[in-house]
Amino acid sequence: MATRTSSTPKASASKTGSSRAGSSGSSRAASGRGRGTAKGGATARGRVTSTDAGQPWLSRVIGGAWLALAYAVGGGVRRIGTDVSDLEPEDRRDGAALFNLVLAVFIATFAWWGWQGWFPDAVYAVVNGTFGWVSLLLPLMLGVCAFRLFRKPADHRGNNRVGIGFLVMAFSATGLAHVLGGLPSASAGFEGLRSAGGMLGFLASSLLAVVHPAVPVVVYSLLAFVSVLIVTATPFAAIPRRIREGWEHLMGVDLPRGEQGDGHDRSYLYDSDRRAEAASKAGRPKKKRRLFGKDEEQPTEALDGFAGDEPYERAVVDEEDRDATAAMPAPAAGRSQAEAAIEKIRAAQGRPGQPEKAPEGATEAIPTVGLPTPNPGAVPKVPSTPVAPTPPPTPIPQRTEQLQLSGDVAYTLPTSDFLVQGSAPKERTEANDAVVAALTDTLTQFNVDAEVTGFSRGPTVTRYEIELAPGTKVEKVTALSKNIAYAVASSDVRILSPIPGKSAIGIEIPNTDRETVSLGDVLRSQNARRTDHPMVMGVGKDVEGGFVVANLAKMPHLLVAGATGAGKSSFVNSMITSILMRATPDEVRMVMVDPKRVELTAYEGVPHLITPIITNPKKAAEALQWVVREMDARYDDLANYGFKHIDDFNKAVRAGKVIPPPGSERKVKPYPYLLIIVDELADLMMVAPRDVEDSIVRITQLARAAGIHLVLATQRPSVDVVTGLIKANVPSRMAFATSSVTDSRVVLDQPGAEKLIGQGDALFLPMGASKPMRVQGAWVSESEIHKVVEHVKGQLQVTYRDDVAAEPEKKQIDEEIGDDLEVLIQATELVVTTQFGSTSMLQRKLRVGFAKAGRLMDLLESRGVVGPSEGSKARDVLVKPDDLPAVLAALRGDDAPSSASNPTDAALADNASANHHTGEYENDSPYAEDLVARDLDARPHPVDYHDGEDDGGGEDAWQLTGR
Ligand SMILES: Nc1ncnc2c1ncn2[C@@H]1O[C@H](COP(=O)(O)OP(=O)(O)OP(=O)(O)O)[C@@H](O)[C@H]1O
Repeated sequence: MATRTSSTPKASASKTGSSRAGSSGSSRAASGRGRGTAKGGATARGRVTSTDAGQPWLSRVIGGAWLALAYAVGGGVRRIGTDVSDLEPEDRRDGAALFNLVLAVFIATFAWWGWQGWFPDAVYAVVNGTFGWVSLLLPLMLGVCAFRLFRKPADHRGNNRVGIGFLVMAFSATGLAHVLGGLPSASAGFEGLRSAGGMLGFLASSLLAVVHPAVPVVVYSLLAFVSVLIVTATPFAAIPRRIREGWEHLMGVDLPRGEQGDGHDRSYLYDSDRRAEAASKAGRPKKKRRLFGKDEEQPTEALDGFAGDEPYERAVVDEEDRDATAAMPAPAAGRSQAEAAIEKIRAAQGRPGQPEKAPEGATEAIPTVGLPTPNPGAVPKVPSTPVAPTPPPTPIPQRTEQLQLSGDVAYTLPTSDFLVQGSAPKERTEANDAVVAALTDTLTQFNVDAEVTGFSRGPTVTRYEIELAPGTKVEKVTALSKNIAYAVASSDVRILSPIPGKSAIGIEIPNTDRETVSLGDVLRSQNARRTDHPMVMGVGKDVEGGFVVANLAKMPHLLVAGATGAGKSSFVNSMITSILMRATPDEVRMVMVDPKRVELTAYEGVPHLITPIITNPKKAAEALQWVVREMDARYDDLANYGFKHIDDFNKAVRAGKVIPPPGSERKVKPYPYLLIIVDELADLMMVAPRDVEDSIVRITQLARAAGIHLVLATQRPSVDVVTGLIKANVPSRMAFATSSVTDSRVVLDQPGAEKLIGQGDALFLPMGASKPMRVQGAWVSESEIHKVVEHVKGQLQVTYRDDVAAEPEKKQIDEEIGDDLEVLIQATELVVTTQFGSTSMLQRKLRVGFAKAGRLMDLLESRGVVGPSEGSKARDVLVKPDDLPAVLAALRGDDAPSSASNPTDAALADNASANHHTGEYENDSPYAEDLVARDLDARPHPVDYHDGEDDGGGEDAWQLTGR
C-alpha cells in the first residue's frame, strides 16, 4: 500500500513537470522548486532548480518580460470573437505564439511596407533571398500560426498540420515563382533569384525545368493544391462540399447560424477538430446537423419560421462549462488521450486524479484515496467496430411506374432531399477510450480475469465487449454492474450476458456525446433502398451503428410505449413521414387518432387520410368500430374471390383476374393498406374500455390478411391500458424509456426499458424476435415534416370519408318505454348485476306495484335482457354483468353499438356484408369518392411487392433490419 501510494504523486509530479516544461514560467519554476523539497520527487525537481539557478539573471529577466508580454497579447487574442481566455495556464504556448507574431510583423514591415535600415535590409536579404517574392506571403502564414497557438495551443495535431501545410505551400510557391520569374539561372546571381522564387525556388524547379518548363508548373501546382487541402483539413472526398460551402458562404445563402452568429472562428478546424469540439461539449444538445453535406443549425427552422422540438432537448439549462466533460481540464501537452480521458471520468466523479499535495514539511505523501491512476501505457487500444457511413445524399430513384394513380392522376413522391443529412457517425471518441480504461481498471481492481476486447459505438450508447479468461465465471462481471456504473459515472449501464451470437459480455454505456440519427439517412440507407414496399419505415440505428428499417405490414401491429418525453411522438412522426415519403395515397391510407390534439396536427389534410385527424376519444372508439367493419368487408371480398391475403387479391385485381358477378355494377379495385395510428391509447381506454378493447382485439386478430395494421402508442403502459388481450394480439413492441421495471414488463414481457436513457433510446422487439434490439429512434424535425406535408398536399387533395368517425344517429328512446326509462334502467341494473330475473324482487327493491314490475319485466324480455316467463320460476338473465354498460347505453339510445357481438351491431355488420354481395360496396367504400371514377385498366401495373417473398407473411417483421 505504502509503495503504491507514495509512487503515485512522484510519477504524477514528474509528469506534471515535464508537461509543463514547454510552457515554463517563472511562477511555475518557483512552485517546482517548492515541491522539489519533498522527498521522492527530489531528483527531477532538483534538476529543474539547479538549471534555473544556473541561468544568468539577465536572461531570466528577459525571459520573464517576454512571457509577461506574451500573456498580455495572448489574453487579448483569446478574447477576439468567442472568449477562450479560460485556457489552463499550463496549456498555453504564448511565448512561441508571440515569436510567430513578432516574426510576421517584422517580415511585413519590410516586405509589405518597405521599412529600411541596415538591420531590416539584412534580414530582408536573407528572407527574400531564400523565398523570393513568396516572402510576401510569409507574414500571413506566420500570423495564422500565431493566432492558432494563442487560441488553441493544446491542439497539437491541428497546429502541426497547419504548420506542415504552410511549409509545403511556401515550398511549392517558390517552385512556381521560379518558373514564373523566367527560370533565372544561378548566373543571374542573388538579385536575379530574389525577383523569382529565391534560392528555394531555384533548388525546387531548376532541375525539373530541364525536362520541360511545364513539369515544375504541374508538379508544384499540384503540391500547392495539396498544401491548401492540408491547411484547410479537407479530405479529397470533401472537396465538392467545401467548395459548395465556400460558395454559399460567399453568396450569403444558407449561412449556418452557428458559424455566423457566435463569432467562433471554426474556419480552420478540421472535421475531427469539430468533432472533438463537439465532444468537449458533450451532454449539451447538439445544434448542428448536416444539411446535404454542410453543417447547419437545426434544419431551416429559422428560415421556415418553425420552432419545433430539437433533438435531445433538456430541461436543465446550464452553462457549457458546467457539463461534466467540459469542466475537465484540457489534455496537457505530453499526456495521452486515454490518460486525459481517465481524468475526465475522475473529474465527472468529482475526484480528479491529480496527486495529493504533500503538506509542508511532510516526508511522505499522503496515501491517495480511491482508484489508482491506471498506467495509460497499460490501457489497451481496443478495436472498435466500423460504423455504417452516412449514406450519400444521392436521390432515391423515383418509382415512376407506380406514381400514376388510378384516374390518371400523376403523383410525385417527395424527393429524398426533403430530409436532411445527419452528421457523420463517429467510430470512436476520446470518451470511448476513457470508458475502456475505466472498465479495464475496474476488472483489475476486482481481480476478474477478463479484458475489454472491443466496442461498437452506436449513436446513443456504446457496447463494450468483455471476454473472460477460461475458468472465469460470467457472474463475476455481472456482479460488478454497480461498480462499473460507478467507475464510468453513469447510472444507465446495461449488461448483456452474452451478446447474442457472441461469446462475450456486452456492457452498454451511454455516450456522453450522443449523435442524432436523421430519418433522411435511414431512408437513404441501403436497407431502405432495397425495397419499394410502401409500408417500410425508418426506425433508427442499432447499437452497432447499423441502420434499422422495418416493414409495418409484417409487424403486423405495433405497440409503442414509454414514459413521457421518451420519444414516442418523435417515433410516430418518423413513421408517418416515412410513409409519406414512400407511399402514394393509393397504396397506404391512414386513420390518425390524436387525443392529445397537438402531436399529429401537422398531417391534417394529407391525401393519405381517410378521415380528419380524430381528437375526440369517443369518436376514436367509433372509428375503431368502423375499421372492424372495413375489415369484415375486405374479408368478404377475400372469401368471395378465394384469396387468403389482400396482396394476392390486389395482384389479381391488377391483372384483371377479379371479375364481379354478372349483374353487379361494382368495379373492383385494389385495396390500399390501412394504417391506424393511435397516439394515446390510455385516453381511449378511459372513455370506452370495453369497446376499444373489443375492436382492437378483433382488428388485431384478423386484420393482417386484410392489409390493416394498428400502431398503438401510450405513455401509460399499465395493465389497465395495455390489457392482456391487447398485448396478446399486438406482437411487435417498441419500448422507449419506462419509469419502472413493471412498465417495462408490460411492454416487453421483460425488464430493460427502465434502463434506457430516453430521447429516442428504445428497445425494439419485432414479431418473431426473441431478444429486443436496442435502437436510437430516427429524428425528423418539424420543418422537414412541414416540407413533406406541403409537397404531398400539393399533389392531391384529401377526400375524407364522413362516416368513419361520424356521430352515429341518435337512437330514439323506444316509445313503448315512455316515461319509465329511469326505472327500467334501475331494473336492468338490478337484474343483470344479481343475475336474478324475478318480478317480486323488482317490486321489493324498486318499491313499485305488481303491475309496474310485470311491465318492466316484459320490457326487459323484449330487449333481450331476460328470457320468457317460466311460471313461478325466476326468468333466465341473458346479459352478463360485463355487458351491462352497453345494454344501458342502448336503452338510453345515446351510444354507439358496442361491438359486433351486440345484436344491433351484428345487424349493421350483416347489412354491410350484404351490400358487398349485391355490388353496392362501391358507394360504401372509404375510397369511393376519390377512386371510383378512375379507370383501372388505364393504370400501369404496379410493382409486385411480394415477388420473391413469402406471401403468407411468414417472414419476420425485421427482415429488413440490420446493417
Ligand atoms: N429520436 C430522437 N432523437 C433525438 N432526440 C429525440 C428523439 N426522440 C425524442 N427526442 C427528444 O426528446 C424530446 C421528447 O420526445 P417526444 O416528444 O417524442 O416524447 P414523447 O414520448 O412523445 O413524450 P409525450 O408522451 O409527453 O408526448 C424531443 O423534444 C426531443 O428533444
